[in-house]
Formats: sequence, C-alpha cells, structure tokens
Amino acid sequence: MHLPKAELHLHIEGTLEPELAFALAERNGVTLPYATTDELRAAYEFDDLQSFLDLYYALMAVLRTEDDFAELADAYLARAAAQGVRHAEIFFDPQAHTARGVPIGTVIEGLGRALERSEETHGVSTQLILCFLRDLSAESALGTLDAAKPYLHRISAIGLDSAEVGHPPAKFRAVYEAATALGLRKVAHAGEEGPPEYIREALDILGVERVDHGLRCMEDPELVARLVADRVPLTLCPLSNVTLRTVDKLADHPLPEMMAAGLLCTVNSDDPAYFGGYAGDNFDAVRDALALDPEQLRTLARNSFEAAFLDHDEERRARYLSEVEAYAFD
Ligand SMILES: Nc1ncnc2[nH]cnc12
Ligand SMILES: [Zn+2]
Repeated sequence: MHLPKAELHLHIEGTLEPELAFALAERNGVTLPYATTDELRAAYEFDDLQSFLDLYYALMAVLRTEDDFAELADAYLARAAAQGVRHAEIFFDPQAHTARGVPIGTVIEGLGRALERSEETHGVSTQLILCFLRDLSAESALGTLDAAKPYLHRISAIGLDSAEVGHPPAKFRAVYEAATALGLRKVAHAGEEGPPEYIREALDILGVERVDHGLRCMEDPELVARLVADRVPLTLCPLSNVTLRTVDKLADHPLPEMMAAGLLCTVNSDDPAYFGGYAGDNFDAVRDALALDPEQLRTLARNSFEAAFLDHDEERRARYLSEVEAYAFD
C-alpha cells in the first residue's frame, strides 16, 4: 500500500535479503552455512524471538565494510520508498558488529552515507537510532555510547533491543541517563515477549518517548489508560508478531482493540527480510486480515507522523500529514 507513512520500527540488519547476503558473502570471502538463497529462506521458520535472533546475528557476518552498510541501507530505502514510506527512523545494533571486529565508525559512516542522500535519491527523510543489545551488560552499553560519541551528529535517539525476557529496562538506567545528558531521544523495545511491567519500567526508569511493540500492555488496563492519556506511541509490527508467534495468526492481532482503546498505534515492519514484508506489506496484511477500513488505515499513517521525531521540523511533519489526507484509496 502506497499510503504515505513513517516507518519507526525497522532494524536495518533485518532488511538483509538472502540475495544481498550471498553477494556480500562472496565479496568478503565469508562462507555461509547455506548453499543457496532458497536454502537460506527455508531456514526462516521461527518458534520465538530467540530462534530468530540466532539466525539474524549469524547472517550479519557478511557485513564488513562501509560500502556493505551503505548498500544495505540504500536497498532498504528503495524498497521502503516503493511502499509509500516518506520518513524512516532506522535502528542499528552496533554491538553486533563491534563484537565481530567491525569498528563502530565503519557501521555509522556506511549507514550515514546512504541516509544522507536518501531524500534526494529516494524521497525518504531519515534518522538513525542506536540500539543497545539488552542481553549484553550495562557496561557494554555504556562503552558503546562512549564509542559512538564522535558520530553523534548522525544519531538522533537510542533504543534497546534483542532478547527481552530476563533483561528488564531497569538494567539500562545509567546508559539512558548518559544519553539524555547528550541530548539524545529515547525509545525501547518493551512488551514484545516481556510483561507489562517492562513497559512501565521503560517509561518510568528509562524515560522513553515511544514504546517499541508494547503489545502486552493489553494485559494491564491501568497501563493502557496511562498510555492513552499520555499519547505514548506504540510501534507495532504485525507480521513480526505472527512470525515470532507472539500472536497465533494475523486475524487474532489486537490492533483493532488497541486502536479502539485510544492507543496511539503505528504499523511497522521490524525485520522485513525475515518476516514476510516491508511497511506497505504490513499495512496490506492488517487491512486484509483485520478488515481495517480506509479511515483506520489513514489514522495509522497519521499516527506514524505524529509519533515521528520531527519536532525540529514541524513544516515537514505538516507536509507529510497533508499527503496522508490527500491519499486516495482505490
Ligand atoms: N523484534 C525484535 N525484538 C527484539 N530485538 C530485535 N532485534 C531485531 N528484531 C528484534
Ligand atoms: Zn524490533
């Protein structure tokens, strides 16, 4: 669906399509444990978040140079633009690369090169969100923030991702405080597999402005009331939830109930190369499985621009919002 939208929950490493993975493996002399792209695709059967993360981190071995990161981001931006994305706030996982000996500067400069020409090349404005891996230590996160300091002009926010259960937001209080002092904005994954309490911690202890996923808030009516009252955006990822079995099937996704409750929901793709679709595909999928009408779809698109970190450029936000109003559904 080409409805204009902002994508606010997108891991750039999760846009690594099998074809690009094989091309980069060849270029960098990396041997993949799969003979063909079909064989690799056949491995995309996941039981939960961890079973996906195991493959996601293994496949990143092919990403080594600035050019690799630039190519990855450029390929994503082309696909996103073709599905109506006008603005993308893009996660990356520096620790997944520095652990393999790739310097953080290689990652950020490579991504940055694609992002800085994106508006001209693809018509998509961009921001970069540095995510900490929550299954690593708080000290490792602090060290990563420190290593990113020479590149902060390219980074607008921090996030928290990877294996959620057992790694509550409170573990990262110090690094969120340090990032606040540096003027960075804050988001975190919470309530994907973890309990509603993790969403409360993300709000109260980390001071996040958006909650990534936040699906499990629906188990806690008081929390829902708070999220509604404070207009805290939730970056939902419907196809991801089905692939990682957070919901049984798309027809069971609570998105309609969440919208009816007054939550500020957005629809995003998470790791589109693995989960069966990009942002527009996620919109198509919820329209079809949940019978969302054009006004509900328009609300989701409006929400995405309201939730975007565009406070420094309200003119741009207004322009994107007027594109949403002008969009004609067929
Ligand atoms: N859906 C997800 N949840 C947590 N960490 C992730 N890293 C990439 N995708 C993720
Ligand atoms: Zn995610």
